[in-house]
Amino acid sequence: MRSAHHAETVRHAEAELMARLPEGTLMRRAAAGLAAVCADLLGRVYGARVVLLVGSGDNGGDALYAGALLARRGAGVSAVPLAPGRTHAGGLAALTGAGGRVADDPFAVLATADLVLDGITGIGGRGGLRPDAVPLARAARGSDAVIVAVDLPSGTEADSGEVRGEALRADATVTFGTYKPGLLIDPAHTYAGTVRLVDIGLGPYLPDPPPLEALQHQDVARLLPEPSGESDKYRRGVVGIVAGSARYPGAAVLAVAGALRGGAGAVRYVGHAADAVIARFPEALVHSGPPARAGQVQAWVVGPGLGDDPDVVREVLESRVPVLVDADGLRPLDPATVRDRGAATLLTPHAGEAAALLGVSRGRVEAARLASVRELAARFGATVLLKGSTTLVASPDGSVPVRVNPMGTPWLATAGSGDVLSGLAGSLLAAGLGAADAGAVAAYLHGLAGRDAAGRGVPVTSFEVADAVGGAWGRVRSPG
Ligand SMILES: NC(=O)C1=CN([C@@H]2O[C@H](COP(=O)(O)OP(=O)(O)OC[C@H]3O[C@@H](n4cnc5c(N)ncnc54)[C@H](O)[C@@H]3O)[C@@H](O)[C@H]2O)[C@@H](O)CC1
Ligand SMILES: [K+]
Repeated sequence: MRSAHHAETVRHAEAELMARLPEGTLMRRAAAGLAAVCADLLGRVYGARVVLLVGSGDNGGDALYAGALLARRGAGVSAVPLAPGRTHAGGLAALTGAGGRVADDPFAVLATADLVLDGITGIGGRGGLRPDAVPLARAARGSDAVIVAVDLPSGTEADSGEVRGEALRADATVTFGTYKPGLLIDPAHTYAGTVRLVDIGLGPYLPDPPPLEALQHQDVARLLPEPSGESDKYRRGVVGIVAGSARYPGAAVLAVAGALRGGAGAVRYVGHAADAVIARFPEALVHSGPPARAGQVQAWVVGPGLGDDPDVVREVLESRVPVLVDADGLRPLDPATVRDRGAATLLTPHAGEAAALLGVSRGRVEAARLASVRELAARFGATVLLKGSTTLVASPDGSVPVRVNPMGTPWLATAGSGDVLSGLAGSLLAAGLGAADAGAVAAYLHGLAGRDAAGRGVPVTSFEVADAVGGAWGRVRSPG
């Protein structure tokens, strides 16, 4: 599991740890980890040209101490102070003592740099890059240098992943003590490049559970449902899919495709696209409805390609089993109806649908994904999976960590991909997973399947993604 903590929490933890250590220990630990990653990226440190962009805080201090370590190993290190007079004094002395220097012409050293360290701002940064930093960030980007952000890319918001102005685009980020939420959530996530965590001993001082976490292979493997020796198909769970319409039969077929790969014992389809479903999946049980007469299920999925049918959504929500609501099903949704349900509800909007539910613009949701998903979960008293390149899953209880899916891929931005996801997550609900687990595991397998299906670098169809779910499941269970 990868955990992320907010800046204020990190500051408290650092203060507690610092009180037990000689002065400067933490910064030296951070700088040593940072220098090691830089050395790794450079391959050969001796003779390498390194430029440090140095802001006025401790983030700049980290860059200067790391620069000093690289200078001791023979790198040519130049510092570019953005706030001369307010530069970290100890760090600057360490750099010059090790043979580094302050650049006379920042743009000249940036043009020929092999590696640029972004130490402009870390968790103390507010807003985007200031005007004086923008041309320097652009010059760094325009050079052939590898850009390494210290703690987080300057200009991105540590706590929310928002980018409120210009920010520095890094190839790699070296973060300290714990991940910051912004490193895992778009849009900031895309500015961070590859993220490496340096342990500075903060672990015992950080709260558990964290506010945000990202499942890894082994976490997902532990959550996957496993049929036992005595399982029959009904004990393994039956998932009911209410989807598709005369106009959109394909959504029904794709949702059933996802459901069949999600570990439920059987898939019951209810709706107007039964012929299309049976033609593709003879193993599906079909019924023309209404849902209450279709037979027992352990979870329902309602919405993909459904068209305008508020009555059927209401009927499904009246059931006593977990319900996943997606796509068209989200349109007629009333918070009170969802809040009053006796069983779990999982809502799976994309940014546009989330915006409509919240009454804000789509751009607002995309810019502030974490706040949006938390707000929806609180308002509806439901688990909410906000789709996108960094899918988030929030629980109605705000003290439960929000899950961020690290397995997204842009290839999944294809028609019908969400239908497969809803079937898959619904199937996991029917197999007995809690709503947050079902959502996070489904997003993970779906992302991995999307990556596998696009493995040859070609566009993928949603059917190919569904077909690849089995392989992803197997790989998560037995990696290697
Ligand atoms: N506290 C500690 O013991 C440790 C802190 N560490 C580092 O310290 C960082 C936090 O240091 P600080 O609290 O000094 O904060 P920062 O270095 O992140 O930034 C604070 C400074 O930047 C200025 N600033 C704010 N927004 C700005 C903007 N948009 N453009 C330009 N300047 C801006 C502020 O006026 C302030 O002077 C962490 O991110 C991490 O890199 C690490 O060394 C690990 C140990
Ligand atoms: K930084």
